[in-house]
Amino acid sequence: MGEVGSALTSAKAILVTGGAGYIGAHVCEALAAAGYRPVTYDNLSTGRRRFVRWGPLVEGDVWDADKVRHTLIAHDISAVMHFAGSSVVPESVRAPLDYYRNNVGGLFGLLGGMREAGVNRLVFSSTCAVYGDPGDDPITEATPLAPVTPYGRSKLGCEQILSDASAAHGLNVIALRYFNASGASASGLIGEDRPVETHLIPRAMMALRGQIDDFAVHGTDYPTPDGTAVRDYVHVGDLAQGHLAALTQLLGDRRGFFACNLGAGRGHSVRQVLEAITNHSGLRLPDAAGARRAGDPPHLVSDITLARQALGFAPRQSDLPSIVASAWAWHSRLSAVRAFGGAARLSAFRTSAPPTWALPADGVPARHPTAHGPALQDADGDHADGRWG
Ligand SMILES: NC(=O)c1ccc[n+]([C@@H]2O[C@H](COP(=O)([O-])OP(=O)(O)OC[C@H]3O[C@@H](n4cnc5c(N)ncnc54)[C@H](O)[C@@H]3O)[C@@H](O)[C@H]2O)c1
Ligand SMILES: O=c1ccn([C@@H]2O[C@H](COP(=O)(O)OP(=O)(O)O[C@H]3O[C@H](CO)[C@H](O)[C@H](O)[C@H]3O)[C@@H](O)[C@H]2O)c(=O)[nH]1
Repeated sequence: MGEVGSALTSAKAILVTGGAGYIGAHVCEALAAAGYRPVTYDNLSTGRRRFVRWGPLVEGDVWDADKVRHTLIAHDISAVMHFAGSSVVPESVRAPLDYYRNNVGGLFGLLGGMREAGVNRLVFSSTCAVYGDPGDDPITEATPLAPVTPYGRSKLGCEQILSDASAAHGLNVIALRYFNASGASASGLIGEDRPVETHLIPRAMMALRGQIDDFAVHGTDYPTPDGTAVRDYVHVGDLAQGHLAALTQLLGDRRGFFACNLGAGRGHSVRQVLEAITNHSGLRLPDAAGARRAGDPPHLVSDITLARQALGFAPRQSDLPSIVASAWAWHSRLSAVRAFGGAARLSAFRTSAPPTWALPADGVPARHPTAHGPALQDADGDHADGRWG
């Protein structure tokens, strides 16, 4: 972190929409470790201000094309990683228009700003939900795209828009279809901490700590070996490395639209996850069988052959014990911090230095060369050759 000040002027800047969220923040941490300068663009609807630690935060909506354009130019951005969006499957069933608006409408705003600013490289957060409920595992990229929820359909719509924009306008895109992101950073600084938590692992850990009292296993009558739904849990740190590999390709010679799975390549049932949590913590949840949740397929497990071949993707931390151990460590810190009287005290558990940069109100670093005027070209021609057709 001591290097951050000097890196401000030399490192390639990457716009991370949704960088205050769970996956986006982990990718920002990995970007900084790899020598990039992550610039978070986030409306903080589900993200956390304190998760933005490895570069500046610009508060804004991705629908706001003018603000996106201004941010891209002001920060001399080389590529965009687009995490911002709404991603809770059952919520999308209840409020589909909100999901189309934020995910598809948000993408239009982002693309409008990128086109105006001449930035043409994008890593897109897609999802295994684009495959719907295919029945057979493992899921390859040749599995038919047949989403069964508004969330999945909104993400597939985004992929199709990006593919068309790539063919017509020279936009270069890698869409990464994640399976179930899980676990937390070894730094102890970031992990799952949404205002309303719906995901299995954090909810089970919150229930064990007495922080929620409505935990249930959603469905025990699925056609799976133990009757509970099977998912492919992939460590968020492995996902972050997959994003770095995708970015490297886009900054190199990767052109056009490319989509691939990112998962662990193996599945675990809800009961197996709960058992792993018990093995790690020594604590067991009371049996709480509940009804199926709207929109949940019985089993989703990835084939990651294409990601291995195309991106060199190699999950290293995505075994269930490692995922559970890192998530448990994170929730232990979070609980202790809250017991001490406020999440702001998370810095007490910091394992590395706080951010060394400071920004004026508009989020533009004053000493940045492009801070006070448009810069559609730079020394290495990033924006010059980034112009859309
Ligand atoms: N968590 C998973 O298992 C998973 C799986 C597959 C795909 N994804 C996708 O990955 C991305 C990130 O997921 P996450 O789990 O980190 O979610 P998250 O809710 O933790 O993060 C999303 C971030 O985007 C921000 N945001 C939302 N709408 C915005 C808008 N209109 N403008 C600006 N910022 C906005 C939020 O404030 C938040 O910081 C999402 O696009 C999601 O669909 C997640
Ligand atoms: O309290 C809970 C929470 C979840 N579950 C079950 O645990 C499994 C995993 O659920 P999560 O909510 O953790 O994850 P999802 O599989 O629903 O969602 C993940 O995959 C989706 C695609 O299918 C989206 O991409 C989404 O963003 C991503 O988190 C599901 O069978 C769910 O019903 C429970 O039994 N109890």
